[in-house]
Amino acid sequence: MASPKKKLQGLVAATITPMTEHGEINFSVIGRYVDYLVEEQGVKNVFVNGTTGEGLSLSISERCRVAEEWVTKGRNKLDQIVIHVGALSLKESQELAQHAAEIGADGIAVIAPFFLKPWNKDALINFLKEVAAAAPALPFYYYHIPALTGVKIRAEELLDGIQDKIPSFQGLKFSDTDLLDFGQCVDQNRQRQFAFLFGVDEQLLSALVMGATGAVGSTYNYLGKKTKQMLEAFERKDFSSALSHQFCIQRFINFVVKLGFGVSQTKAIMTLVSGIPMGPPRLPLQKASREFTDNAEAKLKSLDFLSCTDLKGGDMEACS
Ligand SMILES: CC(=O)N[C@@H]([C@@H](O)[C@H](O)[C@H](O)CO)[C@@H](O)CC(=O)C(=O)O
Repeated sequence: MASPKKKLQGLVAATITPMTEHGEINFSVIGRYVDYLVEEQGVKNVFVNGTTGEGLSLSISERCRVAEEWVTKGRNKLDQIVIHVGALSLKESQELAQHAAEIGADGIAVIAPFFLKPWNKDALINFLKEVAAAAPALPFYYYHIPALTGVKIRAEELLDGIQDKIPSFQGLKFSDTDLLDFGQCVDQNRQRQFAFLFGVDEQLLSALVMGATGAVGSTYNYLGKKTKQMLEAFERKDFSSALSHQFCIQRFINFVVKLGFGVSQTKAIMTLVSGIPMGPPRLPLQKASREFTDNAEAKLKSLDFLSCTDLKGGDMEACS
């Protein structure tokens, strides 16, 4: 059975894949990106080639090279590097899983295949099992994101008896707003040492109450420090402060969601906040508009998420 050096917990940044203006991967900034996450955001775990990383829009060889770069640049700096190896083809998924093991990644995660879909639990488990078996020594995480995959098999149902089929199973990355399903995953697996990683950043506090052991998300790239304050307040049972932090984060996410928020916009915000060029997304996604970036910048400044010298006190929103 796979045994991680330590349970994956706390914040995990769903990494962006930096690209040049010509749509090629910009490997040259990944080292800087690692340092930024660790030093400026206090985030030491990453989830590579997932939704935010446009993993499914990359070729297999690009996915391998991105994974290698994160493992190389993250060595002795990051705690855990989990590689998303989900694909529509079982063979490709297995190839990516084997590659992740060969380069020394700390874990692999897999989404449900979403074109020819598994229609029941057994079909999905059979697929996941075959992928996990290609890297049996690596901790395995199921990445539940039904809004994007269209595979609506409840995570609670999937987890029932999963370790009998997949001995390396270590946890769940739950990117859905169904807190009944999430809560039951935790409640029914209390005896097991699974990691329960929540993936809806704007609702993380509710998931912590339900027993989340950590979180994977796009906003931890640039709001990691702020979100850690919420985790710390929750840890010391200062629920009023934890709620203030969550509301503050929600104000930003609510604002950008209304403007239209996704991977392209995440790239634009991260470029703005970190100063590291993340570039445009790959087609079919479209680059975020200048108008979006200007509005997001003003909001970040007003919430004091971005250092600024040009805002007067009256323009700032109270956000403790
Ligand atoms: C649909 C989506 O992209 N969800 C994000 C969230 O972090 C999301 O951006 C955030 O909660 C804002 O809505 C993550 O769950 C995705 C993720 O972890 C990944 O990139 O693999």
